[in-house]
Amino acid sequence: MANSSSISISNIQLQHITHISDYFFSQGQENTLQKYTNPLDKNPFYRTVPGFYLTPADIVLRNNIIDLSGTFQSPTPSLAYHRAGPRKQILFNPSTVKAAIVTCGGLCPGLNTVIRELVVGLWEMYGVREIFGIKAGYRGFYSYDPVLLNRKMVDDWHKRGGTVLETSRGGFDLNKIVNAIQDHGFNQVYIIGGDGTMRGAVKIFEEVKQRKLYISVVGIPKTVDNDVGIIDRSFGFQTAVEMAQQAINAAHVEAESAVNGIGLVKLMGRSTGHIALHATLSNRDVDCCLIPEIDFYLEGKGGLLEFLESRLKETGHAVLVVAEGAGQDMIPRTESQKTEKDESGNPVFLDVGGWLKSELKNWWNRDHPNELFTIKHIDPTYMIRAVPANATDNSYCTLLAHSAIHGVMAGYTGFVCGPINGNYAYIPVDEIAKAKNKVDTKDHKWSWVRSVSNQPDFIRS
Ligand SMILES: Nc1ncnc2c1ncn2[C@@H]1O[C@H](COP(=O)(O)OP(=O)(O)O)[C@@H](O)[C@H]1O
Ligand SMILES: O=P(O)(O)OC[C@H]1O[C@](O)(COP(=O)(O)O)[C@@H](O)[C@@H]1O
Ligand SMILES: [Mg+2]
Repeated sequence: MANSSSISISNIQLQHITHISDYFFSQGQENTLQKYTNPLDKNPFYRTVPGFYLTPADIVLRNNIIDLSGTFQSPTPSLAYHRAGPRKQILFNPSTVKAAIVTCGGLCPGLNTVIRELVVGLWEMYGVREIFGIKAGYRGFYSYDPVLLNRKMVDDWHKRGGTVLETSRGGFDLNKIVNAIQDHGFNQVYIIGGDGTMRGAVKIFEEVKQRKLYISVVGIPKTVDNDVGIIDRSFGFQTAVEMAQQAINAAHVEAESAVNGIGLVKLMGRSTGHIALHATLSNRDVDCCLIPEIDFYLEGKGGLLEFLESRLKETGHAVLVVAEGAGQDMIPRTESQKTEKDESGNPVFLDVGGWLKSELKNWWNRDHPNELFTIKHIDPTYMIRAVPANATDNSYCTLLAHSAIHGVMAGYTGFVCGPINGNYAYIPVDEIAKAKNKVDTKDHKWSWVRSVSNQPDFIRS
């Protein structure tokens, strides 16, 4: 066993986040940027006791699971990130801040809460008064007039689903966007979106740096699919999992109430099965959960049909949950369907629920032509994401928004904020844009699913 009586911090790799002063001056030029005392010092609601303000020495470790035996080394044992939170000295004079907030990509519960808390946080913590909403995603920078927001206007936005600012896919034109940011005089840009949006945010940040602009660009990771890596989870995900319960419960009732009844629920999850997996784990009535990370097959030993046959024989009914991205390779498609993309370049999927329903019907008619059989396909699609955030997600959105504001006011840029092992941190945006969060089918959670459902592992023997 390794000698572990004390912990060495010498091998910690701290992930650098850019400060505007890092690129604003040419080499050799003196840093003349003025700093201001954080107005929270004079805010009656805050007690700026020692330790209230964070410094660059406050860090969050990515990996908090350590194998002292040295047998199983984690791939990233020593990565660390700056902790999110208020800084004593800030770079932006609140009276000269002109902030822009934009939401991009698909909907997700909590978008309006993040917008609300960005406005309220900037307004109340820092006294900022020029806060603008950009309509309809990235294209809105150059296609629509920004909308002036204020504290009163956003008061009940956290109770509404969707995004009051509106969103869209596609429309990313780097030059037009950065030109518009400059023309409007925005010096803080808050970008709320998923993996695609973050790839765009990297480009905006790089262009702003290239042009040496006094502008901070921050990303707030959003995705109902929970497919953004590094952070613990994305906001709205828990709400979506909760909403999915209604569909699974209905499928169970329908299946139970029929002779040889199957309830089939298709849930969102473009290339990851997190929603399906968590909805399955929390429900317990699911007999089989199909996700994009596991290839499944229908016929033969260990296949889905054999499994369903035995479930129907044993209990008379079965509940199937399928993530929309599962089984895509098995669904017959035309040449044009093979390459179809949405406006953002995401692959367009065929309906795995409809396909599975018809495959299961054909199988039953073929193998049990004289026996009753019912299959009910429930596809709640947008119902799980077009709702307001639940209480946990609402609090999470608030912390995210406030974390973003503190980092931006301090002059950091090109970062996103998010919880890592429960602690809020600043993560370089290019790192987030590259990090995918897939379901790890080798970890305990997937074994748990299989032990709850008894489903096959779909490994052909
Ligand atoms: N590689 C990329 N470079 C620049 N912009 C991108 C890139 N990928 C996606 N975008 C833009 O980001 C926005 C949202 O992307 P999308 O994939 O639809 O949603 P999400 O951000 O939720 O994943 C769209 O306006 C899209 O054009
Ligand atoms: O809103 P659209 O364009 O119909 O797309 C639906 C897709 O959006 C999602 O809800 C979320 O995707 P994003 O995180 O990329 O926005 C996926 O689960 C789903 O495949
Ligand atoms: Mg996406």
